[in-house]
Amino acid sequence: MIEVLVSEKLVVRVPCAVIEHNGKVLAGQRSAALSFPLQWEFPGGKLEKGETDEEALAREIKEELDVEIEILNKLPETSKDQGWREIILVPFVCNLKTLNITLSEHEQILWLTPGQLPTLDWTEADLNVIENYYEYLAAKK
Ligand SMILES: Nc1nc2c([nH]c(=O)n2[C@@H]2O[C@H](COP(=O)(O)OP(=O)(O)OP(=O)(O)O)[C@@H](O)[C@H]2O)c(=O)[nH]1
Repeated sequence: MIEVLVSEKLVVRVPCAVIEHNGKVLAGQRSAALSFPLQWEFPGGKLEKGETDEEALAREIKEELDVEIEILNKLPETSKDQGWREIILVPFVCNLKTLNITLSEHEQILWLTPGQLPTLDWTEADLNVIENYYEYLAAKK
């Protein structure tokens, strides 16, 4: 019998924010210097030790955009196999509590209507997030 050793894969939990403001949604372009350069994402990032999803998201958004958010709803988690690790994206629909955005990591941000979102080059896992966001919007009507 051949035994196959299946090594455990690193699983990385990444809360991210679908930030709504005046009928538009914020998309962030990843820095040219990071992994997945210049692709678009919902801002957020990896959990630090002991943090809840919500705490990590608030911290990341403050670090990346220098604003405070109000979390409104959670969207379904979606996972992406990146080969050596699995990313679990945990998206939250959010509002802005403060309005003056200052970028510290992203190349640029865009405010798009929900219908415009698919025109950008998103990281792969985000395509599921956009689909789930559409379902969320449809259910709200
Ligand atoms: N914040 C965020 N990360 C995403 C999204 N989609 C997606 O695949 N990711 C992946 O989740 C990881 C989040 O890491 P991070 O934002 O904390 O930091 P990073 O890019 O420096 O991480 P890395 O260097 O480990 O890739 C990235 O590898 C990124 O590729 C998304 O919509 N938002």
